[in-house]
Amino acid sequence: MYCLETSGLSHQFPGMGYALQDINLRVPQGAIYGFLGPNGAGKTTTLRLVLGLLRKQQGSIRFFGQSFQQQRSAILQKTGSLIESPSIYTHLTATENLEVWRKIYQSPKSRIDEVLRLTGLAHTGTRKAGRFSLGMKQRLGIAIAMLHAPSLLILDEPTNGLDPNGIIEIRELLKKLNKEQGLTILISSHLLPEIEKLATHVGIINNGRMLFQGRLQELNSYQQRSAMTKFDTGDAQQAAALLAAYHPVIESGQLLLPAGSAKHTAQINRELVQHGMDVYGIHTVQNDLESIFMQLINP
Ligand SMILES: Nc1ncnc2c1ncn2[C@@H]1O[C@H](COP(=O)(O)OP(=O)(O)OP(=O)(O)O)[C@@H](O)[C@H]1O
Repeated sequence: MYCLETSGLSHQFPGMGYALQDINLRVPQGAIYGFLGPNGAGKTTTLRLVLGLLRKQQGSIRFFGQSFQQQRSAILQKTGSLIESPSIYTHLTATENLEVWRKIYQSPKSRIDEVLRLTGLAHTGTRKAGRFSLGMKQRLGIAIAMLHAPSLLILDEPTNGLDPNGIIEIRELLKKLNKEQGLTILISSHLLPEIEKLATHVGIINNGRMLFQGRLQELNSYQQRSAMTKFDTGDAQQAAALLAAYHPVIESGQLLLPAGSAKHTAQINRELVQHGMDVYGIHTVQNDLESIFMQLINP
């Protein structure tokens, strides 16, 4: 079962084209789902729609197998979210902030210490939230989102503006919540390296359309499939003509062929040498995930 599933979700803001078109989000239970896309791709709009913060126009939204439209309040009781900046009272401590929200959520008092511990804020004592670092404020936002013990957490770019240390802290926190608390996490980001280090599943969105969705390994195997072998020869044009059957490409004067087995590479090398060509080097050029991401969003 999917924790969150949308079908044909589309959205249009007044006076502009579709901000989202046919988004079929599938967030499996227990996953850390990285929702990845450049600025303006439609991540926040999608997350606001699924949480009912924007009025849905087209498509359907289901959480835990239930229709959001019909079971909204039961679903929101099981879902925590942090969209854009956390709502924090800067003149209150972490505990006092949590107390405000605890009353709204009607969570047990003991939950405050639990979420403070989980988010690494137990030591903040009488310090006012206004004096917290940005990373601590984000963690307090996550603590608030966790107060009612949700089973799904939806976070919109929680590491935006954080320094590398703050990014690592949030990443480690989310991994811990996923592993130890069994929390399913949907996190949006425009930074692939961040998602790569954290997510089990990835959805890539650009210009309001989903370009890829699947396990992180599938994206990795896509990466392996697109690997090339580069042959350094004296004459790339001549080598390309000779190896036409292998679908060569010439890039910046270099001969590239789709990567194959070691035997396959040896065979190509032999053919070049047998035809009197000098081979100075053979290298595998693996597209990193960054370039795959760029290829997907700029085909
Ligand atoms: N309230 C609004 N009114 C009109 N257009 C909007 C509104 N909110 C978002 N948009 C437009 O919808 C598109 C998607 O924006 P959205 O904020 O969802 O993208 P995003 O992927 O979250 O990007 P970012 O990381 O910059 O927030 C953009 O073209 C944006 O300008």
